[in-house]
Amino acid sequence: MAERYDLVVVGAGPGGYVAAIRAAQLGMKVACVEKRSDLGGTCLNIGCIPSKALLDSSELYHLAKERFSKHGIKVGSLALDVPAMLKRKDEVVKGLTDGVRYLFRKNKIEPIFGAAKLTSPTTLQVAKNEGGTVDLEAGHILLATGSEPTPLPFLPFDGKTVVSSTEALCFDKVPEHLVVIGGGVIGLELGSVWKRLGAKVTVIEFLPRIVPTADLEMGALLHKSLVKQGLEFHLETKVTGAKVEGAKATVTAQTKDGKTLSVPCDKILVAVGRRAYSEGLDLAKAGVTVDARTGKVAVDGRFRTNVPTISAIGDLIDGPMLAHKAEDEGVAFAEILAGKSGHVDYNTIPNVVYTWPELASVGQTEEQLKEQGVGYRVGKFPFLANGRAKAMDETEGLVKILADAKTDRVLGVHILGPRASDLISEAVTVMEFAGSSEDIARICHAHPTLSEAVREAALAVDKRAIHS
Ligand SMILES: Cc1cc2nc3c(=O)[nH]c(=O)nc-3n(C[C@H](O)[C@H](O)[C@H](O)COP(=O)(O)OP(=O)(O)OC[C@H]3O[C@@H](n4cnc5c(N)ncnc54)[C@H](O)[C@@H]3O)c2cc1C
Ligand SMILES: NC(=O)c1ccc[n+]([C@@H]2O[C@H](COP(=O)([O-])OP(=O)(O)OC[C@H]3O[C@@H](n4cnc5c(N)ncnc54)[C@H](O)[C@@H]3O)[C@@H](O)[C@H]2O)c1
Repeated sequence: MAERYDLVVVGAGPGGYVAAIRAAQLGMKVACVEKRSDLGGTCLNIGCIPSKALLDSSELYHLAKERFSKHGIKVGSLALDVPAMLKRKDEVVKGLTDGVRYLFRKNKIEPIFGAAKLTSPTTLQVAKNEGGTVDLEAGHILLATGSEPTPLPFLPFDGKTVVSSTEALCFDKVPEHLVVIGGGVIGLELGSVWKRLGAKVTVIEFLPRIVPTADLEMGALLHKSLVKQGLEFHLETKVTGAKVEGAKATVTAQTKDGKTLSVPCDKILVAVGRRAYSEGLDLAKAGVTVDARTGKVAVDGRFRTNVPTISAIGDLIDGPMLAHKAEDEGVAFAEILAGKSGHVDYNTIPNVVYTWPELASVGQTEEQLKEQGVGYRVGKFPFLANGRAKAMDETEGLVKILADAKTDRVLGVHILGPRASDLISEAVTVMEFAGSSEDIARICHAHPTLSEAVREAALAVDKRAIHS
């Protein structure tokens, strides 16, 4: 007989595991099926966490090599131990994935390790990793199976020379020349890691700009900074093919003026986006409709698919493919299922590119406001004029605030600078409370902190910044 649960979650990424925990907190009997051997999904195992561990390690190496001397610190001869760096990254990942196991135990959630497929709108079969199958029956099923890297049709991943982010998090030595196809967030973050560790890095981007969805001015500033750091860019350039011979490869591409570019390298990171993942779920068996082009599962405002007993969240559905978006959807879904009023405010989901300087943003870009014909005022403040940034020797970048011309309501905030990822939270909070730039300007900010640059940018909206 099939074991019966109030909720069966498929996928233990930040969407699935958070939904499972919230549902258990609300009194439901919950199982979570995961086909990896660890919990935490893409984010904890091969995404957010290992990439940030390597970004932090490589930044420390870069600081020791290039910047410590300015602070009066001499380090003698500096050496890089890539295996030790990878081991630390793996330990960080293990600590966090084990942490999710602990949270499951604490909340009495049953983890089931294996691949799930739907057998009806309320039943599933799991092919267990340890062998054999188990049948499950659920009052409700939540699909949180995430996404996978998109390959280029003419350049399939081989896992060695032509790789996705998963393998680029594990190179056992620094590549001589890493070609990155795609100047989006993965390309820039992992390109930065290997550049800082000594690789030559060439980014080939199809569009005329990197990070295409970012505020144009801020994206251009990040581009300039990365060029200064030694990354090479070919924009408006279309990769047409690659020849792989053993551990060497040559990427060919066509520039916008029709010239052929030929780039010899030893690794090719294809980072041209991710696509929703529902392979093997047998969605058709339960009657769940999928968008044939995007692979995404369509849901209503309450995360329900076209089948009332089946819901979906995270990378598998529409919206930004971000861990915190998936988590918030997980909580909202569980609360709605429990009869509460769960809600996600899609206008205030922050977005961060963890390069150095970091690029963080929330809300509208200047280009979006222009396109919508919304009147706005801009306030900017450079980190060069911020005391703490000077003390840190981290003066690159600026804070840019866009406020409604009539009401002063904050419509968008974009920060390029040190720890922009942490600074953006203040902007998210103010926007969540429908606050104005004057609200930010009136809040007392500790001195000396980087956050004072946010206040000064808010003052600058009204042309009354104090320190610039
Ligand atoms: C290199 C990289 C860096 C990233 N960095 C960030 C970052 O810094 N910040 C950020 O917000 N986002 C980041 N992301 C994106 C983030 O990882 C995703 O948005 C997030 O993981 C989506 O969560 P999810 O729960 O929807 O799916 P996932 O995390 O993808 O989890 C889905 C899980 O479902 C499992 N699964 C799939 N099918 C089945 C099945 N049939 N049966 C059982 N289990 C199944 C999979 O094994 C997987 O573990 C990064 C992504 C990558 C690749
Ligand atoms: N810090 C973070 O939050 C973080 C980090 C990593 C990944 N992610 C998530 O993972 C997703 C996937 O990341 P990604 O970097 O692969 O995608 P992306 O959408 O961020 O960037 C892809 C880039 O590739 C370019 N491109 C597309 N086709 C191309 C081609 N044929 N040739 C050259 N360039 C091409 C696009 O114009 C774009 O600039 C992101 O959308 C994001 O949601 C988030």
